[in-house]
Amino acid sequence: MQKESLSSKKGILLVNLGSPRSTAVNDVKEYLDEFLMDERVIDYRWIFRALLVQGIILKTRPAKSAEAYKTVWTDEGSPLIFITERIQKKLQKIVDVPVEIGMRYAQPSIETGIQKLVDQGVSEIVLFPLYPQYAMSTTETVIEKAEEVRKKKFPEVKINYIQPFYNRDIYINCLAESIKEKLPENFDALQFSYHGVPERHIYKTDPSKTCKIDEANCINSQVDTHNAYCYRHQCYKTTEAVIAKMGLPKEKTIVSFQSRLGKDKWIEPYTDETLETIPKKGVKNLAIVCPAFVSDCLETLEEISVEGKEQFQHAGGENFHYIPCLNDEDRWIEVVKILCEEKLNDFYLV
Ligand SMILES: C=CC1=C(C)c2cc3[nH]c(cc4nc(cc5[nH]c(cc1n2)c(C)c5CCC(=O)O)C(CCC(=O)O)=C4C)c(C)c3C=C
Ligand SMILES: [Fe+2]
Ligand SMILES: [Fe+2]
Repeated sequence: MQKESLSSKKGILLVNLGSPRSTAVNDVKEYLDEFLMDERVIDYRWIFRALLVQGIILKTRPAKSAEAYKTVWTDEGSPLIFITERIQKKLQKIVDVPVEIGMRYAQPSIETGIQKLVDQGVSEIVLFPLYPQYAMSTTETVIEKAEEVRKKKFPEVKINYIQPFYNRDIYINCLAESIKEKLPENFDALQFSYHGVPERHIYKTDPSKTCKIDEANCINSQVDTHNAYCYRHQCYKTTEAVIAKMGLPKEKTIVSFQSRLGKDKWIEPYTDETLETIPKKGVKNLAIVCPAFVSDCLETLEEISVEGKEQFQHAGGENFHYIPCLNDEDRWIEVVKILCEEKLNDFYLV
């Protein structure tokens, strides 16, 4: 144990995706510009990304997205932001180091979060990307951004990153208990709808270059070098572990991927297509949960709870039961605390 580590002050930064400042079309446009110009989200060469994002997407999408945001916005603002703030406040009550939040896109930024910690004398930060599963567009982009900010503005600060936790027992138990508590008495199927990613992202992050995005590779295999970075694998493994914990048969569950954007092939099966076909296969009463998100947001409250419900009922489905994310549930805050404390202790091991 180094003396310096013991005397330096530690802190926690919780990082989530971020939301527009308001539902005004210009604010949504500014947010989408920063988000979609991230090379780990739309991974084309800069010139092609700029042509697609600024030349096409930003011409029409901001107005449409602003309307969607209006349906989930509350007096407290964006659900994603105020829920992350609630997690921060609850965590702050049970840990003895400062806790701040930062968003990958828009405000409060990662830089703002680090600055707030530094202003409190912190020089060693545990940064928690609030994504259970690894992807270029989740954990990787958060770490890249934080390192860029650290090197430029806070070279004296050390950051320890919490890795994806989709396979941690404490998280699986917490998610399983949370879902179990919210399940309706009668349901024909429980659907796990994860945010999608383009297939290309899975190929790009596979160090072994062996994943064929099929059942043998992503679903039935165990964690290995390729799966350490395979988002699709990690989503299936999350589901497998949760349903085993819940004692739910596999036949009663569905896995799907939502929120496609653009013309590329995204990982399948697609949530919207699934919702339109399952009623004809006898699923009339559906429960649905979105475990790629730890906090409710536009993609869960609007795309699933509102649009998804309409798609399902239009196709002949009857009862659609949306199961909220972990949000600021006490059992989840306990998990966040344990994961942060493990990394806080790592500083002593250097
Ligand atoms: C949970 C993990 C997420 C992954 C993986 C992800 C990938 C990804 N997203 C887009 C495009 C959009 N996503 C949008 C909203 C959004 N995405 C996530 C999370 C993941 N995205 C969240 C939590 C949210 C909601 C934010 C909020 O304010 O509530 C949007 C904006 C809304 C819209 O216009 O539909 C876009 C666009 C891509 C292209 C991508 C992977 C390449
Ligand atoms: Fe997204
Ligand atoms: Fe895979």
